Amino acid sequence: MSRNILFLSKTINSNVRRLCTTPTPVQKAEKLVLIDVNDKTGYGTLSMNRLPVNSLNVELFNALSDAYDEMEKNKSRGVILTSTSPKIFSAGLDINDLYSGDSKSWSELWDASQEAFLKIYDASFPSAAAINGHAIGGGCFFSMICDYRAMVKGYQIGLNEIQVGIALPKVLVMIMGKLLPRRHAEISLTQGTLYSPEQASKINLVDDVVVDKAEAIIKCEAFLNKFRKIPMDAVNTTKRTIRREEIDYIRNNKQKDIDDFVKAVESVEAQNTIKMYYQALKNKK
Ligand SMILES: CC/C=C\C/C=C\C/C=C\CC/C=C/CC(=O)SCCNC(=O)CCNC(=O)[C@H](O)C(C)(C)COP(=O)(O)OP(=O)(O)OC[C@H]1O[C@@H](n2cnc3c(N)ncnc32)[C@H](O)[C@@H]1OP(=O)(O)O
Repeated sequence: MSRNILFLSKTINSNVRRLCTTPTPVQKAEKLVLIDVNDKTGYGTLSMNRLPVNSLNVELFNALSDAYDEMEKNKSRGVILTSTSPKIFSAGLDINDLYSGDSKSWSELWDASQEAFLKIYDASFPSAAAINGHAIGGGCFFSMICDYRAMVKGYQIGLNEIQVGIALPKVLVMIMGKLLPRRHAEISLTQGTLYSPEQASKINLVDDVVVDKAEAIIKCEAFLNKFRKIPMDAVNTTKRTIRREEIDYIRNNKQKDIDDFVKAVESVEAQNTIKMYYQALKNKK
């Protein structure tokens, strides 16, 4: 049994239930991303709010895109990306969607993820991730595309897609390859390693390890403050030069990237692994 599945070592029985039920009106009314703008600093705190684990689906991706649009419109000076959950930043792509979808729904999922990716990665203001809990798969990736990461001790972070049977999408490989030293990127991507914050800080996956969410927010604010005396046009031009390869890849190959993702998810091997992974998650408790 893989390390990640061992990591999922309690039992859960309600994923099947989840597939068969519709959300209650209360869940429907909840905003998927809460926005709180600090009038003094001008920073917006965006809290993912798709409980229990902030698994990423079309609606959450769209809510993130909308929140970034709002920040752009209001000429935000910076964003702190975090979560309302007490112990999970984001558990990555919604496994229910990977398990029960079809090529149309997977295309829509990836399309929405590309939009959210571009909004964050190409924003005209810096983003700092206050990683207040586990950040796995897509959750880790969304913290990686911020400009800074502070992570609370006691949780795990990593791109474990390979464990779920999905070949790593190109942009994830490109960005991990740039963030981590080459050897660590290779091992991490091909083995789907999950790291403690202390391990992650040694390989550049997180910048600071903190004791709680409050300290993570303080660190994020301190990072954003560093840009206050630098003209943002100069920062953005420089940042876009650094990030151009990934941004251009998605902008110029949007449909191919969607097709690659759908192909990777719909393969018999991936579907079998997703099914096994899903069952392991379900049988945890
Ligand atoms: C251009 C590209 C741009 C952008 C791309 C962006 C994003 C995409 C990134 C990558 C794409 C490539 C493919 C990615 C695949 C994935 O991301 S697969 C998901 C990977 N994630 C995981 O493996 C995490 C699995 N979950 C866990 O390990 C644990 O649940 C966790 C440690 C998070 C929390 O543990 P614990 O606190 O004990 O809670 P439970 O395990 O009991 O979970 C609570 C309920 O939540 C359900 N759940 C957990 N994870 C997911 C999930 N990912 N999707 C859906 N549901 C999930 C779990 O079943 C429990 O449900 P229940 O209460 O029983 O109903």
